[in-house]
Amino acid sequence: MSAAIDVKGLNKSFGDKHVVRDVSIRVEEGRITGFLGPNGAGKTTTLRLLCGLLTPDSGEGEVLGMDFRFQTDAIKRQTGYMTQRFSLWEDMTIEENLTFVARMYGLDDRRERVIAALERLGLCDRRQQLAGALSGGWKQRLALAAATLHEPRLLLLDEPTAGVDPKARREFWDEIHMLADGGLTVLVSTHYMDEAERCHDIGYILAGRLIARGTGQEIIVSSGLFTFNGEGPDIGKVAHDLQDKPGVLSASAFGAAVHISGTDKAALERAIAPFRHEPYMWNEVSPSLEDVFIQLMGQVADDRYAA
Ligand SMILES: Nc1ncnc2c1ncn2[C@@H]1O[C@H](COP(=O)(O)OP(=O)(O)OP(=O)(O)O)[C@@H](O)[C@H]1O
Repeated sequence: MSAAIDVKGLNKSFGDKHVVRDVSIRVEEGRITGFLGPNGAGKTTTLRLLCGLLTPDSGEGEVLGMDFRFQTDAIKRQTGYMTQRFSLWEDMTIEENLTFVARMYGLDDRRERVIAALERLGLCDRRQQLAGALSGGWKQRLALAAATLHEPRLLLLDEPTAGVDPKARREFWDEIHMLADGGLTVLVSTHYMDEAERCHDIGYILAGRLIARGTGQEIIVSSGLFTFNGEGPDIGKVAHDLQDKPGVLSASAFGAAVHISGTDKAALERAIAPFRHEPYMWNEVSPSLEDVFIQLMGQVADDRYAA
């Protein structure tokens, strides 16, 4: 499989703020890669560097087989980009928005393309509605239609479903998978764990560094994390008591259960020992991606990742 993105040693500073630090990333064609990381970690900046919207301070490599530093116009023409905030025209109808975008890209067969996009995304019945009157989910669908109208080879999505309800998010992701099945490469930043799980692979960015990369399962395995699940009475209080125990990286209540994680299994067992009696029940379980990301986020205190 060939790489849609193969970039090494990417750096970017804004003033004295070093926002992207030595990021090297390879993404195969047709893959959906999720970018995760805390607010301000550098996800948006990395996306913008890769598609030529920002100029890197250093770094080399190719995006869509072109030099990502010097062939930015050609890369942009083959890239779709959806920003965090709805950036189309609220006082124009859905159809007018798409027609306008088609004109901006100088596309031929404009009418056919707009109709095809309306049909594909289930927007036909709403074509005369003003974009500003749409719900969050429909706005995102329209933004996706606009970002893919010129049939890009690379699609960059910056938190595309923030504030969108679960059903609309699911439909949005079904569409993303359809597009990837057709060969489109997708990079998507998100804070949602269910969306991370829907990506083919994931990159976790912390303080500008790409500190974990791989499929969800690979990231879980390489974390070296152990997790115990406990059930019993007053689980919220148990979670609270466990939080400060040595070796406990996270302890949270999930419904009637508590989830406790750390890299030192013996320390976890010592922490839960006072609760290892009837009616409590404890099992070792596989860590979730969320457990791993919380552990990774904790590394912000580590000097290696300090800004
Ligand atoms: N044009 C800019 N000028 C100065 N600082 C900037 C600029 N763009 C981003 N930053 C800073 O760079 C850092 C990384 O921002 P970025 O938007 O890439 O993070 P992010 O991981 O996408 O965050 P979020 O999840 O909140 O969207 C932040 O501290 C931000 O304030």
